[in-house]
Amino acid sequence: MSGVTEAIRGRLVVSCQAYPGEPMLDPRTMSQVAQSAVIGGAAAIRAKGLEDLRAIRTAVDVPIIGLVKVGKDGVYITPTLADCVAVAETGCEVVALDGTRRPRPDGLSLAETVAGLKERFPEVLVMADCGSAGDAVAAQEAGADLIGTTLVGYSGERPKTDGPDWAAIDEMLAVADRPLIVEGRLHTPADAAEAMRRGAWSVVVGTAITHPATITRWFAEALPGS
Ligand SMILES: CC(=O)N[C@H](C=O)[C@@H](O)[C@H](O)[C@H](O)COP(=O)(O)O
Repeated sequence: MSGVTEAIRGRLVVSCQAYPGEPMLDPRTMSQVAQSAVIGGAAAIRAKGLEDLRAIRTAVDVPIIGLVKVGKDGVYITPTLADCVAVAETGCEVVALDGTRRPRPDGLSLAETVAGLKERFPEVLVMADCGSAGDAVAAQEAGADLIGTTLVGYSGERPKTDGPDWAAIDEMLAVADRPLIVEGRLHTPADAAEAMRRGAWSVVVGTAITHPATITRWFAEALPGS
């Protein structure tokens, strides 16, 4: 078991991401958000984009789960081997990539992508962002070190539930033979604790901690008459 895997066991990982066109899409801002998350108790940071990753690397000492997003449809989370290598070059301990069974844009299989990355960066761990238990089984066979529930509700296999899709999470936990990280629509501390109670290795929370526009909308829309 790697030191990074042990370091996140039972702990909170905070995803610090801003999206195209948003005011917080700025490496300095994201590194300040990441630093704040570490002060609050994050055991690791998940972040996207090479510039943000480089800035966050210099700002925090905790492990970083890095990714790039290429577009927003289909296979868009670190879709190609070249993307994986570019993310690893920023110094991330973990590279997160699309871990679904969908065809990848560079024509490589997930197993070839994992092997190609590990050939260049043997120490780097691979987190496979999956959308279902079927994906999780395939990602394990492909050599992923960590399985994420990140793409449940986004890959077309499962409907997108308002909160965590506990049925899918339980199915994935049942087939997992390595650390399963619950990520995606954990909106409250109680959700995060419930994921751990069900058997998650660790939890990743993004929007509910680091996306003020969405959090503000939750409050604004909760007011009577809105
Ligand atoms: C589906 C997809 O592209 N998820 C992305 C993966 O990195 C991020 O946009 C999410 O914010 C992250 O997964 C954390 O989830 P939530 O923000 O729901 O806590």
